[in-house]
Amino acid sequence: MQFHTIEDFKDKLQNQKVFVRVDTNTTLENGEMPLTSRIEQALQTINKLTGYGAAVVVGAHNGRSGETSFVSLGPLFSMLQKQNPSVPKMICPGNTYDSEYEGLNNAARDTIKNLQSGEILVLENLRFLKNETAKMSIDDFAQQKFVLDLLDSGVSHYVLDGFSVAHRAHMSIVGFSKVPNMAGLAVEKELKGAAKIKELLAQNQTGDGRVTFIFGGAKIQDYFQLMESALENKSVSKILPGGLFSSICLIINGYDLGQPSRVPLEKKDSKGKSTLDYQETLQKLMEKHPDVFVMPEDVAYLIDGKRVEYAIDEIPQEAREKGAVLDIGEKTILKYKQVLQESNMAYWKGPIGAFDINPLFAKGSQEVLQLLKENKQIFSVMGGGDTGQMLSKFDTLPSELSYVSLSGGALIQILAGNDLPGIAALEKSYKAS
Ligand SMILES: Nc1ncnc2c1ncn2[C@@H]1O[C@H](COP(=O)(O)OP(=O)(O)OP(=O)(O)O)[C@@H](O)[C@H]1O
Ligand SMILES: O=C(O)[C@H](O)COP(=O)(O)O
Repeated sequence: MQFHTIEDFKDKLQNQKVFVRVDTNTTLENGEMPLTSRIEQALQTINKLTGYGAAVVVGAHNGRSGETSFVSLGPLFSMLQKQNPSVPKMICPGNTYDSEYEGLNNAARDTIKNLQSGEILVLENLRFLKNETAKMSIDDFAQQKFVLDLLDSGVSHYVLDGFSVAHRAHMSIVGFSKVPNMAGLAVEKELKGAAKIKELLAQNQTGDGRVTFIFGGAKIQDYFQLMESALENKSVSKILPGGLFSSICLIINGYDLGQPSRVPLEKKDSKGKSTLDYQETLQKLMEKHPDVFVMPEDVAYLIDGKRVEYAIDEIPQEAREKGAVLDIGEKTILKYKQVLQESNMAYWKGPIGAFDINPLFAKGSQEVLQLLKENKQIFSVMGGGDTGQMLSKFDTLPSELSYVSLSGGALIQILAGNDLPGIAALEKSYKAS
């Protein structure tokens, strides 16, 4: 994998205008944008660029059209500004786009033209643009008004910093083929982390290691590509289900958890698919690899504001009707911990229980996290956009684990052996230089 880094261009960036695509995408907390590790990471790359004398235009997105997180980036700008009081001038001219949302408006164009070394302009949410997420070839993206407007305003270099969005072939990720592309600090760091994880997955294939995946949270669709490839090439030994993934595994094994537990499984995502839609695919994988999937033995229900645990074959009808499964139970926690003690690597994505709905359901995640913090023989990896917030809720520093990735889907895809469009664009630019 060969691409340019910012260091390669450090002597050429003085007074140059650089467009940097960061990924600060986050779930809002009570309607507000929290200060996240992704924002702190993006700031490091921005500071490096201004440190080399560049004028920096920052592009980011938040949410997807139709979601509550699909908001203006004014709050991001305020946070960057607050975190970076030494910046001589940081500008956020409100909406930076034209009335058709195809390119920049006059104010934004003029601001970029006049942007001086060390100054920073933060663009509005890139996904407000009509063609940011359109299905288009790389060459067509390079002709879009937004890209041309930036180049006409003097942007001479492009930096991809948002590794966590590099799996999307979007305009701001792959559309800047006309100028030199560089990897930002987040891309460099995450690729190193991914390479270490891949090394450990390869050791599992040869029987020299023992890799465990812990898959929790609500977005189970993210797991399939990696599960399929890792099960096929034997790079995973055990899969510990948590979150909605554990509920669907139990349903596949014939357990009736009750209607309230099925409600989140029936909820459709932005592609119109629910967790239950993956039942058949998952069932096939579980039947083919029964020794890999470790089944929960007990579950924790939320009933009348309390945490009540039941063995999976002893769930009373009343609990099924009145409550919902929000965590794994004590026996399962012990079982999972035993599996982890025998592992040399654990890759964990998504909380095991719904700790954010009710702190009583933090137990599964908290105990697994504690073990990973204590047992330094296990190379412990956590990934996901909201992982940073989960860790801070559990008073854990990223340094207490072996590697904390800021990426969810992008890391999964790279571990599944897929090329990421954003990284491919960096490589193409390197070859062309
Ligand atoms: N047993 C459960 N039942 C219902 N919801 C659950 C359960 N366990 C976890 N959750 C919910 O899963 C959500 C987090 O899942 P998600 O897939 O978004 O995780 P993530 O790793 O933060 O993902 P990403 O970083 O890709 O956004 C939380 O809102 C939590 O309440
Ligand atoms: O948060 C993320 O995982 C990235 O920003 C990608 O977001 P997306 O899944 O909405 O494309």
